[in-house]
Amino acid sequence: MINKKMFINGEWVDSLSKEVREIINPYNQEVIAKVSEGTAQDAKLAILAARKAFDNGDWATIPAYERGNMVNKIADLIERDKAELAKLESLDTGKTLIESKADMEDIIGVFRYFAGLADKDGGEIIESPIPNSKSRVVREPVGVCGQISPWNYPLLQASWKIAPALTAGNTIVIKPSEITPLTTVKVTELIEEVGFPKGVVNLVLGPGATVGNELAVSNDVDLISFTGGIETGKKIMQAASNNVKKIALELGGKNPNIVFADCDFETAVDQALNAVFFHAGQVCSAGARLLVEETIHDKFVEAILERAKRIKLGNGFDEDTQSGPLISAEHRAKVEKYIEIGKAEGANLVLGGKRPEDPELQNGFFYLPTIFIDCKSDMRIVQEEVFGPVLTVERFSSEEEVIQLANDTIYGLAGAVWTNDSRKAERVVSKLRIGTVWINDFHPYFAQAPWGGYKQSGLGRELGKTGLEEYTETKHIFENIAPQPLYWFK
Ligand SMILES: NC(=O)c1ccc[n+]([C@@H]2O[C@H](COP(=O)([O-])OP(=O)(O)OC[C@H]3O[C@@H](n4cnc5c(N)ncnc54)[C@H](O)[C@@H]3O)[C@@H](O)[C@H]2O)c1
Ligand SMILES: C[N+](C)(C)CC=O
Repeated sequence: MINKKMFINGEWVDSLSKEVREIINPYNQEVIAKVSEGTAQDAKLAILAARKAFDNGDWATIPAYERGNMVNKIADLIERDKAELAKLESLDTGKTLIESKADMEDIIGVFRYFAGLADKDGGEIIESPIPNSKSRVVREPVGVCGQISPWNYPLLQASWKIAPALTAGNTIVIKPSEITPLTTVKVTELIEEVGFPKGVVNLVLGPGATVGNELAVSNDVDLISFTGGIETGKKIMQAASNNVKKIALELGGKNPNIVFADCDFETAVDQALNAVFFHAGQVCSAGARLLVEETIHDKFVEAILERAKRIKLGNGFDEDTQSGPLISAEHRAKVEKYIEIGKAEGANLVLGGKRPEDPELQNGFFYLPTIFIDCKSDMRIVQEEVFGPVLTVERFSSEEEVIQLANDTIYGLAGAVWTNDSRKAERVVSKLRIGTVWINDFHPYFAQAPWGGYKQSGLGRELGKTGLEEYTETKHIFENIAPQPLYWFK
């Protein structure tokens, strides 16, 4: 049995309450670990440690090049232990081992990318309009950063926060999802092995409403970075207003996948399946909303159905498994509620809509790939994020119509356009109010390009140069090189 604690001020500690939480494998509900269940009081201690470590300047003021080297060493250790990390991630989330292995490669890339940026911004000289003056702009770390991550890509989403925050010279308190903490704990062990100064990196475990809320509300936290659901994001915004801390929010999506009749049919079908059913649809950028041009609609739906019904659910550690379970009983109940909503709204259920009957899957939180056709834009099943293996299909007849439909949700995270007409693609892409748009592809993301949402999908960006800038304050330094009295007040 794995037993893990929290990391506060350079020490591994139990929760002040001494409570522990059992971590469950969603494939079979077996207990895989016991971890400390933190409290708001534990979060306060972690914030205090991060505050002291920031204010004493040991980390923020070392040469940026050396900070980059330390962040790069985290990547080296993840590389060394990536097999163990991938296994932990699959045990914790139920995702296939091949997915977890790919996540680990992405995570290594994220640490290396930000490490490489550490010493690349030397500030900017401004051409001052005032005679006899010098003007320059420098970027400085924000301070203490609270970081809250979700359960669907536990370490990947944490790495998007930890790597830029440390590179920029901040101190951090990270809180993973209470149901999937294991890889974040393991990477904190690796960070300890690298040898960061005491208090620079702190890990707290436990529920969002107490531990997470403390990070959002605390006067000693300068920035809160959150990835998770929209309703939690709103609570965090409110809590953060307490001391007007900086906020970065990566929230949900209801992402349109737009298929024009002149697409490469076979590729578009194949990727439409991947867009929505990958990781059982538990992906913020899942292509859960398929918009197909009228003239190919029936043929396209038939091809999708034919393949979706053959998706092999199972243990993420089995090589022939294509999709694992949902994360929890609560989450499956939420997905099931949406199926009932869709049926009641008149969407036409043509696949799935129930749990699998396979006896081998009865201990896990499995749900069958599900497809609704004849959907209308104003249905809740089309508008709201289900976060499960559920596809809605709508028809369209013109560019104008599909642009209007695709923009017609509160979200704006990601989406795709499938066509062999590049001018058409550009016209449509330019009108989509979406943070990441793929042309003839679905899902790629990498450390070099910013990630984030328009509208209610979030605030700010992670990854790319912008993802580092989010963790900096901008300071303008003006120097008068020939100071004279003004005699304004004689
Ligand atoms: N935009 C992105 O890049 C991105 C990436 C991954 C997941 N997501 C979104 O995350 C959601 C799924 O994740 P989830 O179910 O873990 O989300 P969630 O909002 O329930 O929880 C996310 C984190 O917030 C914490 N939390 C909960 N209540 C809190 C509170 N009141 N104050 C502070 N922290 C609190 C949780 O403990 C967890 O660590 C989906 O909506 C998905 O789209 C977005
Ligand atoms: C951002 N991404 C796609 C890695 C995970 C979203 O849930």
